[in-house]
Amino acid sequence: MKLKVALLPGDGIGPEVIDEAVRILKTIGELCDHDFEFIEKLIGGVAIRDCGSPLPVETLDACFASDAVLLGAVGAPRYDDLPPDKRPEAGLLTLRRALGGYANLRPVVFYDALAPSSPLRPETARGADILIVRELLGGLYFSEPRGFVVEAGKQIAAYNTLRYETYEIERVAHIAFQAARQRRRKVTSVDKANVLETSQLWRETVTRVAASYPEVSLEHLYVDACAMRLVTHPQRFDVILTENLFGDILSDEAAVINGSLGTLASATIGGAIDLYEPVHGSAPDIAGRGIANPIGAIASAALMLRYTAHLEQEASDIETAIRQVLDAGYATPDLQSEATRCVVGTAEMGQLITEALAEIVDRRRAYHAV
Ligand SMILES: NC(=O)C1=CN([C@@H]2O[C@H](COP(=O)(O)OP(=O)(O)OC[C@H]3O[C@@H](n4cnc5c(N)ncnc54)[C@H](O)[C@@H]3O)[C@@H](O)[C@H]2O)C=CC1
Ligand SMILES: CC(C)CC(=O)C(=O)O
Ligand SMILES: [Mg+2]
Repeated sequence: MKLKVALLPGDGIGPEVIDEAVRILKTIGELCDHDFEFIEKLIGGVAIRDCGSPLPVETLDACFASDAVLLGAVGAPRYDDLPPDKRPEAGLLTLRRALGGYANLRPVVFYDALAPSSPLRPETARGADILIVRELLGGLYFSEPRGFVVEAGKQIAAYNTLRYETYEIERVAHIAFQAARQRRRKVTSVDKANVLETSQLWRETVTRVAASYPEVSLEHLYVDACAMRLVTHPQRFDVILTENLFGDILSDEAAVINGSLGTLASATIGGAIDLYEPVHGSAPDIAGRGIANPIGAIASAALMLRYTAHLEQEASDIETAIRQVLDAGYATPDLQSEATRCVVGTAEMGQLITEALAEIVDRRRAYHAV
């Protein structure tokens, strides 16, 4: 299999975790005879610094010339005072819109080895296996008009628009129901239909789409109640379908099931080019120290093999390797608990997962050879 990947490491811990994802991809490429080609480009704060734009044209061109994009994170405190459309985050939002992927899949799977790292009781967290399907191109992050109201040179107000077109809800709902069909056949659609017109449209539209999937059960939940149940009863969820802002917030909250945002991966599908990125941001508080957890980025690379390259065996081998390394008691500092046998840094964690992966692949080869 030949796969051309545009790498956009970005800011803060982005480059640190992407290095480890690339290490895994190169290893699986060599082990399984796949031809993975990488082209690295700038995005975010580093792109503002070097090119004056958070998303240079050259970066976008490289993405469109690739089969998939693997992104680290964007954002840095020195750019926090820039207007929203000039910030590093604007580069990511523009990229998402340009690539066209509207369904952001964020799997949240509990790792048994992380029970002591989770603030949740083990009996609450154990067995949690959720797929958050977040609408990624609409809602508050993209709707117009937006802006500041300035009077006499002074900002006196600011506004954003929350708008959803029916087709935007329909297409992401289909992705959620199709995913649920392959899982435990339950969709929880999350909205705020007791207050917002957009949520009323969301609810009506999702209910209509659900009629095409009679084998999947549908429930509706208000976002505030969902936020609470996500940490009191995470096992009750299968697929959570929700709009852009709610999905952004709920997925960070779901990270506490495993104890760290560093473990969560994402895949954005439905557009011209698929985009893969860990759920976390650039984590300026730990950047440059070699301690960031690379599991979210490595698991994002696994999702890329699953969804874009259709290499299911390779994707699940990477996921098994992650689980084995955690089971063996290794943890980056964010996951450290009394059960940790050895605290490791970013590169060491990447190396351990790579070694576990090589063993898994070798073992299967030996099994099939006899
Ligand atoms: N997709 C993206 O590029 C995103 C970018 N951001 C940007 O990142 C910057 C920092 O935002 P924050 O709110 O601090 O969110 P963040 O996700 O960067 O960090 C939140 C907390 O989680 C920890 N954390 C995150 N990833 C980790 C990892 N891999 N290993 C260990 N610990 C990890 C951080 O140290 C921090 O304490 C901002 O500029 C923000 O706009 C935030 C979220 C997503
Ligand atoms: C533009 C990003 C900073 C939004 C975000 O937090 C995310 O997509 O998870
Ligand atoms: Mg977020």
